[in-house]
Amino acid sequence: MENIYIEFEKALEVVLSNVPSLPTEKISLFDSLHRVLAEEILADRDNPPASVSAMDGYGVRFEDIKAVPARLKIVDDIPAGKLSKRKIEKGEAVKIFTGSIIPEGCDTVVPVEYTKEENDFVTIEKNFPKGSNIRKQGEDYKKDSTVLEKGTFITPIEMGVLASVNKTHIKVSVKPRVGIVVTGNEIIEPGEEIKEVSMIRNSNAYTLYGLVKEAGGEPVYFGIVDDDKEKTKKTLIEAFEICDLVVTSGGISMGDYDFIKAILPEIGVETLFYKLKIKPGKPVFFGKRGKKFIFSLPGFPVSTVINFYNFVFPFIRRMLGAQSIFRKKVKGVLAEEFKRKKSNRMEFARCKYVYDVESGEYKVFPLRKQGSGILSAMTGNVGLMVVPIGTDYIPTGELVDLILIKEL
Ligand SMILES: Nc1nc2c(c(=O)[nH]1)N[C@H]1C(S)=C(S)[C@@H](COP(=O)(O)OP(=O)(O)OC[C@H]3O[C@@H](n4cnc5c(N)ncnc54)[C@H](O)[C@@H]3O)O[C@H]1N2
Ligand code: MOO
Repeated sequence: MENIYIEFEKALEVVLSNVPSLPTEKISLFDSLHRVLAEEILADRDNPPASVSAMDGYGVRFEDIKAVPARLKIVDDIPAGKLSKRKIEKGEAVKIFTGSIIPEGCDTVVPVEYTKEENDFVTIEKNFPKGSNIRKQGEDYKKDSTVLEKGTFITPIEMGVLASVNKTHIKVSVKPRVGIVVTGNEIIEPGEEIKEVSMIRNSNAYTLYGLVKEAGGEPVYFGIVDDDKEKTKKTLIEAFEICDLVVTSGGISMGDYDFIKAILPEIGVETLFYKLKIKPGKPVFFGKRGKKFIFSLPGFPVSTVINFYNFVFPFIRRMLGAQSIFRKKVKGVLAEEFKRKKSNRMEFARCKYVYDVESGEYKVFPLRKQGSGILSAMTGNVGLMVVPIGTDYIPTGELVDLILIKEL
C-alpha cells in the first residue's frame, strides 16, 4: 500500500498546534541559566538612578570651559557612592569619579587627562561639548518600564539584568521531563564489550540527552530496549507515566523488527502524523496519549538529530513558553553547486559554513557525506541548507536558507 506522506510545513503546524503548557515555579537567580521567564520583568528604578559621570575627571559648567585654558576652583570631591551637597557656581569645578552622581549646576565632565590640578584649582585644557561624559538618568531604562518580556530565554546577560532590577528570585516554566527510549537489538552502550561486528554503539541516547537539555527540558533516560514487543511496551508506558514527553529512537521504519509504530496504538497512542516528505528523517512519528506526547524518530543518528531540531526542539521551547522556538535561520551564499538525484522530499542538507565579515555573508559548502548514518561529518560549524521539494540543482552563488543548528 502506498503511504501518504505529509509535507514539512504541515507536520510542523500539527506539532505546534498540539503543544501543552507547563506549570511555573519560583527559582533563585543563581539557577536561572537557560530557563524561560514566565513573568514580565519591570525596572524597580531608573538606570542610571541619577545622572552620573562616565569618566574620572572634573565636573564643570559648560559655560565656564567655552574658552580654554580655563582655571576653575575645586569646591568638592565626589567619590562614587558619595553625594555632593554643594551646587557648583560660576568659576567652580568638582573632582568627580566614574559612577559618581553629577552635582547640581554641573553639566559637563572633563576627563582628568585634559586637566592640570594645582593647589585647589584645576586648569581645563580642552573644551568638550555640553553634556559630555555624563550618563543621563534613566538612559538605560526608566522605572516601571519592561526590561525583560515573558518568554525570554535566560542567558548570562539576562541574569545580570535581573540582578540589576533586584530580582533575586524569578518565575520560570517548570522544565518538561522528556523520556528517552532507545530501541534496537544491535545497540550497546559505550563502555560495553563489542562481541559481534554487528553491534553498534548507542550514540542516539547521548545526542538526545544533550538535545533535550539544550532545548530546556529535563532528560530521563530509560536505556536500550531490545526489539521485544512486551518489554518495549512496558518501558514506554513507564516513560509516559513519569514524563511529559517521550522521544524514541529506531524501529520506526518498514523492517520486520521495526515494531514501534505497531505497538503505539496498542498502548493507547493516537497518531498525529507518520512519515514525512523530508530527507533525512522520513519515518518520523508524532502521537498523543492522553495529555502526553511522543516523537518516534528514526534510528539513523543524523536523522535523529535533524528531526529533533525540526520538531522536538520547537515543541519543547513552545511548551516552556519561549518567545523564540526555532534555531536561527539565515540566508547564505552557496559556495559550491548542489545536486541531487530525486527531488520528491524537502532536504535538510548538511553544510559547513563560514561567516565572511567583509561581505557580511554566510558562505555555504555542502558536505560530500550526506548519509543519514554519518554523524561524525556533523561536528564543527555545520548547518542545514533547506532544499525545497522540486529542486534537484542549486548553482554556485545562489542564496539559500541555512539553519544554524549549533551555536558555536
Ligand atoms: N524498506 C524500507 N526500508 C527503510 C525505509 C523505507 O522507507 N523502506 N526507510 C529508511 C529510512 S529513510 C530510515 S531513516 C531508516 C529508519 O529506520 P528505523 O527508524 O527503523 O531505524 P533502525 O532500523 O532501528 O536503525 C537505523 C540505523 O541506525 C542505527 N541506529 C539505531 N539506533 C541507534 C542508536 N541508538 N545509536 C546509533 N545508531 C543507531 C542502526 O544500527 C541502523 O544502522 O529506515 C530505512 N529503511
Ligand atoms: O529518512 Mo532516512 O533518514 O533519509 O535515511
